[in-house]
Amino acid sequence: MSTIAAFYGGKSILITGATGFLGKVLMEKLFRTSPDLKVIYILVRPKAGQTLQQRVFQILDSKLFEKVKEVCPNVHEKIRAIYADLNQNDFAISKEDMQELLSCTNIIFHCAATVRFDDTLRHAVQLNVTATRQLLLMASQMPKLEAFIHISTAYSNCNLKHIDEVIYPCPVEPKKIIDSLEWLDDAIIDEITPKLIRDWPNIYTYTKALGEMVVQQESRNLNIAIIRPSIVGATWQEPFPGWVDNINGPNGIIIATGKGFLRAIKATPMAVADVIPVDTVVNLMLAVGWYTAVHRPKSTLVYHITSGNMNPCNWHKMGVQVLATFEKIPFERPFRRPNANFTSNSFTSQYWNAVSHRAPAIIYDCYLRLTGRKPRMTKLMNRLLRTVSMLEYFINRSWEWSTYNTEMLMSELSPEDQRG
Ligand SMILES: CCCCCCCCCCCCCCCCCCCC(=O)SCCNC(=O)CCNC(=O)[C@H](O)C(C)(C)COP(=O)(O)OP(=O)(O)OC[C@H]1O[C@@H](n2cnc3c(N)ncnc32)[C@H](O)[C@@H]1OP(=O)(O)O
Ligand SMILES: NC(=O)C1=CN([C@@H]2O[C@H](COP(=O)(O)OP(=O)(O)OC[C@H]3O[C@@H](n4cnc5c(N)ncnc54)[C@H](OP(=O)(O)O)[C@@H]3O)[C@@H](O)[C@H]2O)C=CC1
Repeated sequence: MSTIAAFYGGKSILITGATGFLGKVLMEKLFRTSPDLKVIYILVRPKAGQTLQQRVFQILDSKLFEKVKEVCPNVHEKIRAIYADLNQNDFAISKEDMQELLSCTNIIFHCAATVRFDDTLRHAVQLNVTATRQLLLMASQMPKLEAFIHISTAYSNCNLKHIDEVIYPCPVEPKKIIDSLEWLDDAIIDEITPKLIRDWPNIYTYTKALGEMVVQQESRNLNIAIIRPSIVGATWQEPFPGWVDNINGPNGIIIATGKGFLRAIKATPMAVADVIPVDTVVNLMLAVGWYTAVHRPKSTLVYHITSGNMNPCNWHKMGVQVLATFEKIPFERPFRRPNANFTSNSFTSQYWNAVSHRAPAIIYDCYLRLTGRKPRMTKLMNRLLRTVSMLEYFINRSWEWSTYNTEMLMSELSPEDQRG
């Protein structure tokens, strides 16, 4: 067993966001490589009519956890779903559950967040800032806590071209924003948001930056690390290649391309496509948890997990690969044959949006009406184009992220752990 896997043996681990994309892969890796861990506490809320238990069973019964069942047959006994809603200031956790969390937790992985680019400032601050603050307060009351690992994003300071592994100050103190949101009404918040977020492209990246400042300000005597992944894509190797369960980031765009909905996207073809496989991110998270607990660095270290300076790719190459893949393995019943291009300027992009996206959608909806069916293509196309417009900021720029801390950590690992 590797040093890192052995470290998690017997540990009580708290994961927030365990029902999310990153959280599921983290849980799977822990159960598969450290089956003798004591317990994984997950903060879960009921969703889409499912109870906590139903959500947990659905996750454990999924293809992602097939290997876990072989090496950890009693996985159901080692996972403890605790009702929590991070929208509530005290997470609405029961007294008994809170007592157990405070007295038993050894490691915290804080993955929960709202990752929506179009969330309201109030909701994003509640989840990405206030909830982080609340969790840090809980952590400061955990006598057995060895490490608190906060998951941020490599884009939390995307208003800078070169980003170091440091926590950058935000223009406004998080506490001031939290206090203001308590009495400002939504209309005023909507009005001041563009001025507040300044040169951040959206509320998501802005509130992730605020969350990092809160980690720095409220770290007390905690042993904390921050991890900043870039664009997290499907699994590369573990537990099997190509697993993804959402339409965020590139996933939705790739699907839309494969279905023939998307024919043109405004991007800078040679800009760095900094996509990192989710299993690679999770490997670093576990390594950081181990290093932080065992070596106890004197300050909060920030780790970038990005591909740009280790294995650079660009959007042109990614586009070629995506189209080649759909040539080999096409979707069933695509809307059109996949054939997409990057456009470089706004006028061309608007032209192709009209000619290749909106017009065909309108024609197809007329056909649906004529054949007695409900029109749906125009609505879908509008949603897709809105999504693309929100992602354009990130595919028309490149960033440089220093990775000194991540490289330092890699050098501390055994050869087995370096292989992940
Ligand atoms: C020329 C060849 C091209 C080939 C392709 C090349 C690749 C191009 C790649 C593009 C690059 C993208 C760069 C991303 C950069 C991200 C940088 C930051 C990274 C991070 O730190 S976090 C990343 C995660 N966040 C995001 O990606 C954005 C999150 N998404 C959003 O904010 C919203 O989706 C968005 C964009 C505002 C659109 O919202 P909306 O229109 O409301 O759509 P919904 O998201 O609500 O969903 C629509 C529809 O889909 C269903 N849905 C939503 N989520 C899921 C899911 N996880 N699984 C399955 N289904 C989902 C949802 O229920 C909706 O259906 P309804 O029936 O309910 O309407
Ligand atoms: N995906 C990416 O490309 C990247 C992600 N990250 C960061 O990684 C982390 C995880 O992201 P990802 O897994 O993609 O996000 P997901 O949206 O897949 O998961 C978000 C998680 O947070 C939970 N959550 C949200 N709101 C609440 C709430 N009110 N109460 C309790 N739980 C809640 C969700 O629970 P529920 O299932 O109930 O909604 C879910 O488990 C985030 O911090 C994100 O910023 C960083 C860089 C890139």
